[in-house]
Amino acid sequence: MFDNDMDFENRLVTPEYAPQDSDVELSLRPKTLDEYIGQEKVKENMNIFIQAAKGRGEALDHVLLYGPPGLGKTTLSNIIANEMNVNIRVTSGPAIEKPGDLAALLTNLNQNDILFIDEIHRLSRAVEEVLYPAMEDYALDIIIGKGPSARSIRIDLPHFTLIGATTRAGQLTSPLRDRFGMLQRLELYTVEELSTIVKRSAGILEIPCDEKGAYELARRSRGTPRIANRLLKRVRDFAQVMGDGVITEDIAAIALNRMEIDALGLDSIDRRMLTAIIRNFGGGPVGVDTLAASVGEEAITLEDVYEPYLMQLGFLSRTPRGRCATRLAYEHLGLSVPKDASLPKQLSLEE
Ligand SMILES: Nc1ncnc2c1ncn2[C@@H]1O[C@H](COP(=O)(O)OP(=O)(O)OP(=O)(O)O)[C@@H](O)[C@H]1O
Ligand SMILES: [Mg+2]
Repeated sequence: MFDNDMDFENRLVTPEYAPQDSDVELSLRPKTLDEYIGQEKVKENMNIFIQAAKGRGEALDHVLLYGPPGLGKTTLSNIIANEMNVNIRVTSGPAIEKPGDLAALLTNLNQNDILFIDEIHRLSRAVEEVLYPAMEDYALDIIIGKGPSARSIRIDLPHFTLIGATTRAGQLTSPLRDRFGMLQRLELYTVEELSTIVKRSAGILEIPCDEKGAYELARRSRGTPRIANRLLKRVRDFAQVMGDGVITEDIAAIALNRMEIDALGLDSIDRRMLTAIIRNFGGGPVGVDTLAASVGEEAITLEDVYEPYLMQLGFLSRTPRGRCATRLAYEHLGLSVPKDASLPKQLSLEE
């Protein structure tokens, strides 16, 4: 049922295993750095750190991986564990409710093991404080007793590696961020990289897919491998029913149009968002909360999920006064461009 013992362990320690992490999903996960496509800079750095730590027989320094959802943070963490030849325990910020939960996880690690905390920006303050000495000195400070007789004892921990993953590095407190030795930002993938990922996944799932079909899927996957894999599975159904089972450029285009995913991968929410900026707010600037209310999504979802890709396309700019639709967005939506529409430059505002 499980590929190997490690997957089995992951499941045991992860109460609500994310629905996308089905067995199929696990089979698509690359297991080594070589198989991990794209993210060349991150890969190069990680490779050096891994070789160095292994050479010294030490635990890898703590790593923070950040970037939009679905870019392979979980996958990369498993690869790091695999390349380091150590066990990985998987958990998430909201799952660690009390300091005691974290203490239990930490005391059960072996030397050089990895603790992976997804959504690490959602750790509670009390839990975070236990993490500081654990990361810095490999120690737990535990208070025993109450009132005047209370005393603190220190428990030594094995040297371990914390890998934190987050979509919002900006929301991490600085004491926590500063305790990571490496901060690695994952970027949206290029169409070429996604196309390679689609072909790799198609091979594993035994879905016939030609070169142009893979490219068409890649082009509409918003720079995100998780989306590419999901679209591949949906388009397979269309290829089976409407064609001879092979995913070609035509089949991919027809299927994705039916799913309301346009030629650049924008879906109905992206279009609603851009149209709202243009129609309701004169092209912007409009604050993200106002915009979120007008499209019926949460501001945090717009920021994490929708905006990175729209900004990469140059359709949206973030200015100190709010979001603006650029000239390219008007053109893509087939709307006439006002004379003062902002140019597609990214006045991105660091949050
Ligand atoms: N570099 C890559 N090469 C090949 N496939 C990849 C790569 N990165 C991710 N994938 C595929 O995309 C899927 C999603 O990746 P993963 O679950 O690691 O994303 P994530 O960044 O952890 O997302 P989230 O932030 O939402 O947890 C994986 O199942 C894997 O098949
Ligand atoms: Mg993940």
